[in-house]
Amino acid sequence: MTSSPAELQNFVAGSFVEGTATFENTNPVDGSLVSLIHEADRGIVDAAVVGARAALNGPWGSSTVAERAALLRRIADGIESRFDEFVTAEVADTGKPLALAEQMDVTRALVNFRTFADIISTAGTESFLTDTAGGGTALNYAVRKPLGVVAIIVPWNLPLLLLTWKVAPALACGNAVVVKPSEDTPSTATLLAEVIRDAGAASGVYNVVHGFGGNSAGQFLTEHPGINGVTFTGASATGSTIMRTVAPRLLPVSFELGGKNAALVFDDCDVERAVEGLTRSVFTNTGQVCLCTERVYIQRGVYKEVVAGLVEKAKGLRLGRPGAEGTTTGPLISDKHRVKVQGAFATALTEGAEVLVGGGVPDLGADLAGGSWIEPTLWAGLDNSASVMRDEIFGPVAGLVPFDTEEEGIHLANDTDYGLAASVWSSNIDRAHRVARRMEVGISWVNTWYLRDLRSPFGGSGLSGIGREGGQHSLNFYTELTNVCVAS
Ligand SMILES: O=C(O)C(=O)/C=C/C=C/O
Repeated sequence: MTSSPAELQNFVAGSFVEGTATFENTNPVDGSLVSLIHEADRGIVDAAVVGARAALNGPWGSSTVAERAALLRRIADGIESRFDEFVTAEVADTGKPLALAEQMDVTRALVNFRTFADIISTAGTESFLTDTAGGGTALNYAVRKPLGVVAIIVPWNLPLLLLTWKVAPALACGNAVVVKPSEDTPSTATLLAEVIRDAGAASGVYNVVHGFGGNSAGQFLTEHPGINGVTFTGASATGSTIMRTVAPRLLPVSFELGGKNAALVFDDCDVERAVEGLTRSVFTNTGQVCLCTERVYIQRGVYKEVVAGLVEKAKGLRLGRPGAEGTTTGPLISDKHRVKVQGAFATALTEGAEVLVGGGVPDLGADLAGGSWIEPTLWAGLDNSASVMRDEIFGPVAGLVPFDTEEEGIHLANDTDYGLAASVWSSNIDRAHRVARRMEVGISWVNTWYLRDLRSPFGGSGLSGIGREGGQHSLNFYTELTNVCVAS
């Protein structure tokens, strides 16, 4: 007798509510059923937005900075006290290695809330004394007010990390939020509702509506006249759709979208350090991080050595169950996504790719045959004219390309419609600064990858998005500023 699968409901104005239909949430490790998810229809989305507005019109709307910072700290403590539950939920939805979920996803959720509790507690704004005619002065000072009801739409690759990266500053600034998690990863956003409720947040401060994009909760939420802004992380095309939807209302949007991130490896780099860092940047989370590297440009003097090192590292990755000993790499998020990645694998061959490692679906035995597994893959023989070197694949794959001069390398790296992240590998500090600054991206790493200071600006340009979040940049998005001018 198999137990009936868990059911995850929407969280609206402080209560869990059933949906009008349910959809299946499956585990991409083996295709097993994780839970049934209650889909929010337009009415439930409306109730969530109305509930959020009611919170703003209640005590939450007049909460103090200290009260909000204390709430964020209680939420962080709540996540910490249920740490293993969050890890288990995230791993069930994504299939990612246990260690990754522990060290990256859930740990960053704690850090996100604690960081923005600190930031909001010490945030100030600007003021100016203005000399006026007749010898008077005027005082100008800015005050921050919450944006209002913020729609938060987050993807399936780093579900809790990205959700809390937005919820923490939004609540810190006194907003109320309606969250639409990915249909592929609904669990941790739902668990977070319990933690936020138990931390004492007023009903309606945090709401969760489950569903899909078009003609489902995502569309109903962005169309809703009661929202005051949208923050979204995900595919660039979806960002365009959201922008068109909210354009008539001129809503502020903060978009962290796709990428086709490059790495530039110079002759004077520390090869061992570069190979280790590039392995992480290409294969972390099975390449399903918007910041992952899919284009590696290597100066000719170290090309053979770096390629050999990366191929060896790729062959050393261990695909397997999240908790299995030695697992380094999980599956892709779904069969649907795997079909897309396999399509890129096939296209690459028609564009002249030489497969150095991988290129197919691994045989991991019968019990994993139902999973969305793909081989970590490296290509040579491509140039920037290849579509697989221009379009985001979002899988464990990169093209390795030699270059000769610094200028050529910079040109190759910047030859893209995206602009999210880059990494520069060189032991020459002058070259490192010079080249890193010329990367046309939102974040440019030198001799490292995905090292994050949450006070720094984070986001991308071009097809990679609009705006920056992080530190004061988050406060700037999640608040409206009023400048008060007082004449003496
Ligand atoms: O590290 C972060 O704050 C962040 O936003 C990462 C985004 C990754 C997207 O795939």
